[in-house]
Amino acid sequence: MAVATDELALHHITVRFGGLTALDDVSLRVAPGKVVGVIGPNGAGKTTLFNVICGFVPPTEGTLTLDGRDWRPRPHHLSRLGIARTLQGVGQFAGMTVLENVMVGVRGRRAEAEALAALDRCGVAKYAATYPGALPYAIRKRIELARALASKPRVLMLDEPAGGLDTDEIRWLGDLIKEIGTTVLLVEHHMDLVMSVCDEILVLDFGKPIALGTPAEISTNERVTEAYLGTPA
Ligand SMILES: Nc1ncnc2c1ncn2[C@@H]1O[C@H](COP(=O)(O)OP(=O)(O)OP(=O)(O)O)[C@@H](O)[C@H]1O
Repeated sequence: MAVATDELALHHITVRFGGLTALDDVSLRVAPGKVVGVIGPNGAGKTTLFNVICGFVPPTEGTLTLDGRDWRPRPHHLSRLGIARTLQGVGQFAGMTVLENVMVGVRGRRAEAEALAALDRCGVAKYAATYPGALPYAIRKRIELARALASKPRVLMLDEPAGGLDTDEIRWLGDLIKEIGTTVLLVEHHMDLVMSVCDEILVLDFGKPIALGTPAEISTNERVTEAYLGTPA
């Protein structure tokens, strides 16, 4: 029987910043189409893990593979490889319209149509001709998501997409993530969202992987409870 290849995998990744170990022997295999969450207390290494995958931070030790082949990520190759990332904030160019902002990540003659379709999918097409600066934060978060979706990525990396959103917006976001059908890596503090959308969750604590499993397994894991509450479960 053929063994499915992991789309993206980290193998024993360690990152040190001087004397600080931000990631300590982290391995993760992400299968195509799965939604994989990365959680952990502040400073656990979640953003560093994203930065390793994006090529912003080179691992001190360990390797990555893409479709089973050795892979050395470079930020300027991500788009060509079909990997898109949203930012924690809303990071849009103030001097460009919403549509122009979303078109930044899309190439080809159909760029405008793809950008409009992504805005529509995120429920914000009516703001296409608006400048983003004056728009409410939740709308700008949706535009940021549309920007990432417009390039039709095969791997979508979401960095705290629920930050600053209210309950209704988070519910909308959860439905969207479940419908996307693409591989998703999700760094998020909002536990209800993580538990409701993820197939698998990696838990980091001070850079160490302390648990990896389904939401049901993670929610009953004593080491996870201890890391979050600071006391034995
Ligand atoms: N470029 C850097 N230089 C030095 N230390 C860094 C650098 N980037 C991150 N760190 C440190 O590495 C550790 C992990 O940081 P990281 O931002 O990855 O954590 P995080 O889990 O994303 O935290 P948060 O939930 O607060 O965003 C922290 O102690 C942080 O201060």
